[in-house]
Amino acid sequence: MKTVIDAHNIKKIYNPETVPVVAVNNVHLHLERGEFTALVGPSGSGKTTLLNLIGGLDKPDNGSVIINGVDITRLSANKLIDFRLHNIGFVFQSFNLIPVLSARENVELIMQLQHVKKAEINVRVTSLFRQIGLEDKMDVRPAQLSGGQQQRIAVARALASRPQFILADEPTANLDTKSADNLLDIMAKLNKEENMTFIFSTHDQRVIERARRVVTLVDGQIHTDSSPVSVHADYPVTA
Ligand SMILES: Nc1ncnc2c1ncn2[C@@H]1O[C@H](COP(=O)(O)OP(=O)(O)OP(=O)(O)O)[C@@H](O)[C@H]1O
Repeated sequence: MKTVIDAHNIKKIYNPETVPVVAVNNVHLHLERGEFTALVGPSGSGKTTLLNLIGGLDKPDNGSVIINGVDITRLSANKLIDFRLHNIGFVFQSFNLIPVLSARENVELIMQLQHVKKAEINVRVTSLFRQIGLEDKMDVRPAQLSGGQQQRIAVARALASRPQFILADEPTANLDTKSADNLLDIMAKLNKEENMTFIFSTHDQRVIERARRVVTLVDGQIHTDSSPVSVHADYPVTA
């Protein structure tokens, strides 16, 4: 097995000078390639903060985050931007597509930033839209798409960069049940068929049930790290 994420003893304190909030408290988290892991816990338990630290969107006050063998906490701001571009795919609760670009252009943009050749971009875009089942929506702008369709485009965009892993913060929070199921089907298929590694935060019990590993945070610390069955038994997940 190949280690993709190795977060070691990470800590994040907001407002250290005024009213300190310890959002993530000495967390160790290790993910192998091909994992399909849900991060759960009550509101304010530190899920978004932990994902932001793992994704290099924020820096820990202590500890290291090693992605594919690189300690990203030691990279300069510019190197970190470049590292994220090539190694980490992001999916956010609010989709974050660029409204003035078509669905296709949203997916192409990241490959253009990576200087992928035009012919290769075309091949990848066609394949990605087939994978998310939206070949007929390539030239449509985000506003003309449903939330579920927008989130599938966001998954295609995350995949387009050929990342080490995809990090999704509450990807189904703004989706109806059917769209959430559909998104999970696509993520699970990518995980199974392409061994793509996913870590996603969620409050949604049905999403939790589809994870193969569930990590529960309470007060910024890992409370349980187990299969969904034992988590159901000792931790009632609430929205
Ligand atoms: N920018 C910030 N400045 C100060 N405190 C913050 C900031 N962001 C988060 N916090 C605090 O850090 C703690 C963890 O927040 P975080 O958003 O990581 O939790 P969460 O588990 O993702 O919550 P939710 O499920 O509601 O999204 C909370 O106490 C929160 O109030």
